Amino acid sequence: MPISGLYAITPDITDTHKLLADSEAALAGGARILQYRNKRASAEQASEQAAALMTLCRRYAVPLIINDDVQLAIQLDADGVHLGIDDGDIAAARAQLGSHKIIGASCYNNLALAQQAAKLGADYIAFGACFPSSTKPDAPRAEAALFTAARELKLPVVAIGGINLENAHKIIHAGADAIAVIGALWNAPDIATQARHFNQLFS
Ligand SMILES: Cc1ncc(COP(=O)(O)OP(=O)(O)O)c(N)n1
Ligand SMILES: Cc1ncsc1CCOP(=O)(O)O
Ligand SMILES: [Mg+2]
Repeated sequence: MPISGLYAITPDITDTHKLLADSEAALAGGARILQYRNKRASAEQASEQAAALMTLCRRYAVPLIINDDVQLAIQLDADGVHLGIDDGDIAAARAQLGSHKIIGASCYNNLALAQQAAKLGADYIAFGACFPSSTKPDAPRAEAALFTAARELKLPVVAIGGINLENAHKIIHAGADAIAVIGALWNAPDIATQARHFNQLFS
């Protein structure tokens, strides 16, 4: 199952050199999945940054997931896409991407949404924010018990939102297969070491 361990999500970086250097550090530290998420990039910059990350991820044999944008994922032959409730239909994305690509679905704090996403063919579901997130302060809060309840879906479950080295164990213990991290990974003084520490929580 490719969706487990540390799921690194890129921050809104304009400097592509820094994005690549920091992403390489995260991959060298053992991040198991990388998501390209840049809410501030133009379409042109997003295409250029995601293409560069594709080359990097191929070198590390790590899947690259594109946030929000099915067309960009198709254009790059990326490994998959992550869709929130306003990012388009899961079934339509599946029809466009084919059966071999990964589709992740945000389910916030809502088990019914996760059941529906599973029926529509999502490959993993994500709940969060698990803890207060400075990246997305208005994200709804998901309780740890949701991760235990979601085991019934028999799909990998990703936790997101405010996760750091101190609180991650609570959510992993509750049943999360992977933890998606932005701030506590990319703001660390040594990203590779930080990634290693996150991954060690799963062993
Ligand atoms: C792994 C993962 N989980 C949740 C999200 C959030 O998606 P969404 O709700 O669409 O919000 P934005 O990321 O688009 O702001 C995610 N990107 N990845
Ligand atoms: C995209 C997203 N969705 C819910 S919380 C969040 C932000 C996660 O970033 P951080 O790990 O910095 O809290
Ligand atoms: Mg989205």
